[in-house]
Amino acid sequence: MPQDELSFDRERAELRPGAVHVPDWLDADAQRDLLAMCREWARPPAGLREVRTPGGGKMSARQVCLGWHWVPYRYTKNAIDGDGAPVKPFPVFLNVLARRAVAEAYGSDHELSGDYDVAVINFYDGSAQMGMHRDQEETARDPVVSLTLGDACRFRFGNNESRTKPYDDVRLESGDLFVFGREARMAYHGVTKVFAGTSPAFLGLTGRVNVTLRVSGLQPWTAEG
Ligand SMILES: O=C(O)CCC(=O)C(=O)O
Ligand SMILES: [Fe+2]
Repeated sequence: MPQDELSFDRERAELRPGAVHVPDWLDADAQRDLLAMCREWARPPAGLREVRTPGGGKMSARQVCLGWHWVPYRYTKNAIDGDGAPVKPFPVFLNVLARRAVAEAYGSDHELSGDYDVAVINFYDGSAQMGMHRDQEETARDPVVSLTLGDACRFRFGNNESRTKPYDDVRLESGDLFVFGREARMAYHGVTKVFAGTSPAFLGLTGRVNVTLRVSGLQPWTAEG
């Protein structure tokens, strides 16, 4: 059995400079609260949708965004590939949470260029995956903060040059934090497998939810003005 399919050895790990895995960062209450909010955010308007790629494909994870709406491969103000409604606002507490996550990963002296202002939230069923890609639509280069809820997955974290080897496979479980910034900010990464049925019973979730928090570097805007 590949090592990432086993759940022991759950130590904090810096895979390479700037890429830090912190197991069990969110406790059960924090996971429940965040999941309850994800369920609200998933509702219309500008709720959960399927994402079509320019090549005519469809991402197997469904997605909802906050702050800025992501479509392959840019940010927009409205859910232009969904119901067209303005994207939901990015709540201030997610900026606080993301900053705590970065301090946890790097120490409190890490400087950010601005506030966290985008959440990309992906819902994976047991057969969903995400291909190797870079998070590169942000103009800022602050660390991406990734939180896992529900089923565990095999997260593939690669190199800055290509989608292929070398890469590390990490098992992300419910409550885990993964931060990638600094030299690892533009690394290719993806989800190669969801371990269906591994979600902790206290969450009442079938599948996996991943919340990524990002600094867009784009000008702030409001739906009203
Ligand atoms: O689901 C994950 O762990 C990764 C998600 C991701 O890479 C993204 O949303 O860009
Ligand atoms: Fe990504």
